[in-house]
Amino acid sequence: MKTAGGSDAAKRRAGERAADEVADGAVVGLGTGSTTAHAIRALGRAVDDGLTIRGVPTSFQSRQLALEVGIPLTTLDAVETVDIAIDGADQVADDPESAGHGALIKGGGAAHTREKVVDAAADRFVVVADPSKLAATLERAVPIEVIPDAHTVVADRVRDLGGEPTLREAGAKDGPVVTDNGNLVLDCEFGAIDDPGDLATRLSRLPGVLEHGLFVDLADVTYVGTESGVETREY
Ligand SMILES: O=C(CO)[C@H](O)[C@H](O)COP(=O)(O)O
Repeated sequence: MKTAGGSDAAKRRAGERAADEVADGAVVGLGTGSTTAHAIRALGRAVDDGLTIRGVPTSFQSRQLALEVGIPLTTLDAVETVDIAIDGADQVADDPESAGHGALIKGGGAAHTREKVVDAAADRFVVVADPSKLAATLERAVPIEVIPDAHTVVADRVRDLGGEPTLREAGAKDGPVVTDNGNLVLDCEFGAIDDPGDLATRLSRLPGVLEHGLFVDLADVTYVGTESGVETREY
C-alpha cells in the first residue's frame, strides 16, 4: 500500500535538504521509502567525499540501499545516541492551529515499527515529504503491525474503536504482507482523525498490536520538497 506520492524531483529536494544537515561523526537513523532513499543516496555521496557517519537502518530496504551506497552501518544497541533520523511519511498533519500539528501516518512500506523505534530514539527527527503528503487533518488508513495469531482479535477491537481494518495483501505473493519482523499489517480506516494522540493511545493499548503508524509529537521538522525548492515546517 504505497502512496501515489508527488514528483520524484520534489522528493529528491526534500531528501537532499535533510542529508545536508547531517554533521560529521553523526549516528543517523535511515528511514524507509522513496523520499528517504534520496537522502540515503546523498549521504552515500557525502561519505565518498569524506563525511564520517554511521547509519542505523529501519528496514531491510534501507539497509540494502545504505550498503549499496557505502554508508557504514551500526545498531541501536551499539551506540549511545542517534543524533538525527531522516524518514518519510504517508501523511503529515499540517494545520498549525490543530493539536495534532506535525503528527504523521507512516507504515506505507510496513516498516513503521522499526522506524518508530529509531525515529523516537533520535535527538532530532527530520521528516521528508512532498506536498501530496500534507493534510489539514490526518485521514489515511493507519497501518497496524500485529502478531499473526492476533490479527482477527485486533481487527475486532479496531472495529470497536470505530475503525475499518483490512489485512494488507502482498503484491507479488499469495496471501498477506509479512513485515521485516515476521508479522502482519492491518490498514485501518478511521475517517478524519481529529485527535491523533488519543487514537494513538487507544491503539497502543490493544494486546497483539506490535506498533501502529501514528507518530505523534515525534517530528522536529518536516522538509517539504516542491517543484521549485523546499518548504520547512518546524514543530
Ligand atoms: O512509512 C514509511 C514506510 O513504512 C515510508 O516512510 C512512507 O511510506 C513514505 O514513503 P515514500 O517516501 O515512498 O512516499
